[in-house]
Amino acid sequence: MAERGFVPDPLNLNRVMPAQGSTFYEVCKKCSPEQVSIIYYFGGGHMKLVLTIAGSDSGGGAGIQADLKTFSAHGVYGMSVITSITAQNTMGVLGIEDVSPDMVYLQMKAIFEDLYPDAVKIGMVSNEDIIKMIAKGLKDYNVKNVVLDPVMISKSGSYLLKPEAVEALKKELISLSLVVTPNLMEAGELIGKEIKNISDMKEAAKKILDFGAKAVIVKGGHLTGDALDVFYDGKEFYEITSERIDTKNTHGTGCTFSSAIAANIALGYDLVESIKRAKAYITGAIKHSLAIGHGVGPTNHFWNIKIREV
Ligand SMILES: Nc1ncnc2c1ncn2[C@@H]1O[C@H](COP(=O)(O)OP(=O)(O)O)[C@@H](O)[C@H]1O
Ligand SMILES: Cc1ncc(COP(=O)(O)OP(=O)(O)O)c(N)n1
Repeated sequence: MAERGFVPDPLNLNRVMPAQGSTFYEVCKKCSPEQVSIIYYFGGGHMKLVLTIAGSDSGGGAGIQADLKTFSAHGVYGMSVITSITAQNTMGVLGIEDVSPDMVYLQMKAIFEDLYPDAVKIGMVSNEDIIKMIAKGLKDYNVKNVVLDPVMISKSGSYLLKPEAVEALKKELISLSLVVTPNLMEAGELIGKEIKNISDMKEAAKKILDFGAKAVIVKGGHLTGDALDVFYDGKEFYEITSERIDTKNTHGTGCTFSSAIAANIALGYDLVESIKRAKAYITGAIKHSLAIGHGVGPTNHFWNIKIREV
């Protein structure tokens, strides 16, 4: 039975599509993460808009490419401001070329003066001048709902943020963010202390909140045991946990997680619910990750959408 305003998928896939001309748009709230869970709205004007400000990963597993795939997998309209171009694959980063700060601002202007986003994710920001320009753009256009992933070093060990720009990231961007999503190493860099366990993660979340963010989630992807992340909003700590999946193919996990948070915020979920939904999404994307390339393969952004099987 089709839900009101929806018709069965004409390709006979295990998903539901909106009836032509329907004004209803929703991502399925009843579906478990293991189910095919996206309902697409193809009518005009009601799609939520989400922007990523980040670097390009030529290999498609992280950065802008991962973010846009994640947005599509959530049924939101994705847009991008590219800060830096990386020549990158599953084995590593071959080179990095930064976009000029003026061009970063111009991309922001183009978007904010026409396609104002419902949420913004920030990833690789590379250097101090770009960081300052992004902060200016966020202030000039009064941007809210910012999810800041303070990307510093790739899994393959390349600096994606110049070490001398960490202070600028702290000073300029954290206070403009709704939530900051550091991994263990990034949280450690931000507070100047190595993070080794849950108690350190809680301490780091508190200190990063003091830099001006409204909330912080310290990701425990690089610990052992369950994949446990610590969320703090100044009032309460939440431990958000999933099973740890035994795979080497985890390229782009942080990018994908933060983009999924932004997509869920745009869809209207509150922050805690957005994080829980993003956690379910990244867990599935890792569980179904792709053994492609010769190194650390990417997560599977479309694991929850049934595509025609041939
Ligand atoms: N092997 C894994 N199994 C399950 N979840 C994981 C695994 N690795 C990372 N995660 C989860 O993926 C998200 C991204 O975390 P992490 O990999 O630490 O980020 P980053 O890519 O920034 O280093 C977090 O929710 C983390 O708990
Ligand atoms: C262009 C670009 N941006 C960010 C990253 C880091 O992404 P992350 O999700 O932390 O994944 P890993 O690099 O740790 O696999 C990147 N690599 N490239």
